[in-house]
Amino acid sequence: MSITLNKKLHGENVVKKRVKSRVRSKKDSGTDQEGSESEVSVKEKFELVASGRKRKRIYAEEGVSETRKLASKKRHTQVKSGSFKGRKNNDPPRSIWIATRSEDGYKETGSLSRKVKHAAGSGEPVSGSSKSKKASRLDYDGNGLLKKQTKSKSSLSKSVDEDQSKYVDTSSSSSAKKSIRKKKGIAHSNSEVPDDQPKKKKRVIRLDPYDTSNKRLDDGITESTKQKKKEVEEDGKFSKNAQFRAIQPSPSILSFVEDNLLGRRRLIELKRKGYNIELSAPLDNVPFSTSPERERIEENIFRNKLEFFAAAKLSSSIPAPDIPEIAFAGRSNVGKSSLLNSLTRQWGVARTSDKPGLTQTINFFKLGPKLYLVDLPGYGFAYAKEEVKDAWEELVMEYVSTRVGLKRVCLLIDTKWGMKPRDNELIHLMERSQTKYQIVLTKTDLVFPIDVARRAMQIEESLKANKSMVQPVMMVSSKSGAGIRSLRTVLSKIARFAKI
Ligand SMILES: Nc1nc2c(ncn2[C@@H]2O[C@H](COP(=O)(O)OP(=O)(O)OP(=O)(O)O)[C@@H](O)[C@H]2O)c(=O)[nH]1
Ligand SMILES: [Mg+2]
Repeated sequence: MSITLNKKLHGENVVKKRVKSRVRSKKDSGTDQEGSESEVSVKEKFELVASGRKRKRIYAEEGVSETRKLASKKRHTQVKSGSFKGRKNNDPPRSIWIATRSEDGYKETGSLSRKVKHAAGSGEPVSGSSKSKKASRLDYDGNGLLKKQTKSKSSLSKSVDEDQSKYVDTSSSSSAKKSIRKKKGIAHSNSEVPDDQPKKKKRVIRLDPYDTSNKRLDDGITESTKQKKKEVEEDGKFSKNAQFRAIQPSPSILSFVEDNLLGRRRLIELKRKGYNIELSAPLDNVPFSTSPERERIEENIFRNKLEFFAAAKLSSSIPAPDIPEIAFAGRSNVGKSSLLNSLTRQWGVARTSDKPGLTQTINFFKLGPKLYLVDLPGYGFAYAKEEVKDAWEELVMEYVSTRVGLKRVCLLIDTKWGMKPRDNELIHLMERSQTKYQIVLTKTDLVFPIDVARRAMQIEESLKANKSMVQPVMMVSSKSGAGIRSLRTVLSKIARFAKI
């Protein structure tokens, strides 16, 4: 076997060398070599064709050799007759690759394709070479040579591929394709259905039949809700929220809320109204002011510097009353100290914190020669011991009910939460002691404007019988500055006319 293979390889090499030498000699001499075709036997050609890459060269060679025979015959006759003058346009080209593009060459490739198919199909003749034949016939039109060449090549490759595929297993592949298509079709048809109608996952709640807690809980809930419903129906009562939402504020309160831009507002709204939102408490500034500095306060008394004067932990340590006082009372964290700063526009003089219970002493701040602003400790929830808190409350009660120079108590109420029992206790005390007090709703920027108005209306209605209470209910926000000017106006009147 090895000997025969070696012989074959040797034969191939010999053929290659001969072809190369023939091309070289043609280039060099340019003379005709008639009968050289006989040197390459038909068998060797087929072996070369079977070897793949050499196939094309052989077609060309084959085409050239046969056309060359005709051309050489012509030239012989021309030489003999003395009319030969060299190569003409119609003569076959000397180069192999150019020869494939010639019309004659195509004629031959068409015939050769059949031979190739013989070789590719392991010797079996193939009947499906009509395409290449048609292509070769079309070549005689003389148009689009290259196009047709590719056509013939593609037809060749197609036919070879077809043959190979035939020899592999045509029946099984086609059936397999069909089955795959069928499967795909089924899958596609299946996939379309859920696309249109997305599947809804059903939540299955499995109850443990032996677990009695679920049953008891469910029974309890249903019974309690039913009971509550019955109670509400019988009594005709509404929830606190529903009652609050049912409040209809008076037109004066509504207009006050709108004029002072009270309640939660969008910054864009404040901007449109001309307020500089870059400043702290922007609504306490003059609109459309180009000055980056805070505008001067209209009330003279509040232009004074706010100075810490005294802090009293016990009633004995409270300073003697010499000038009028305005005190700020309310629950812890309601915003007493913040309001002091906001009214005077002197941030940080009275210390503030988000933790309830920061102010634990009665703090006296002097605002000019004629007025004290008094920051009281808060009551209600605070981060302090119960005994300490009781001591504050007692001190506050004593101060509010007995202080001579106290001209007004601003009772601060958080707008969101409204009045609490401790607030009412202080109100009762002030009513008894005939101390003048005014309700000031704080942190209005945290609720809707309508709720600010509702809260004001609610408090006014509930306290309208109280004699010591000064109307109207004031509404402010130390953060946005809303309502601060109005409160300043009210308080400055007290300071102006108050005498001890
Ligand atoms: N959003 C908003 N927050 C405010 C306003 N006023 C005060 N606060 C905040 O509320 C918190 C408590 O403010 P304070 O002024 O310390 O309250 P306080 O009543 O003095 O509290 P105590 O001294 O503990 O009694 C702080 O974090 C303030 O920033 C307001 O008008 N709007
Ligand atoms: Mg405080």
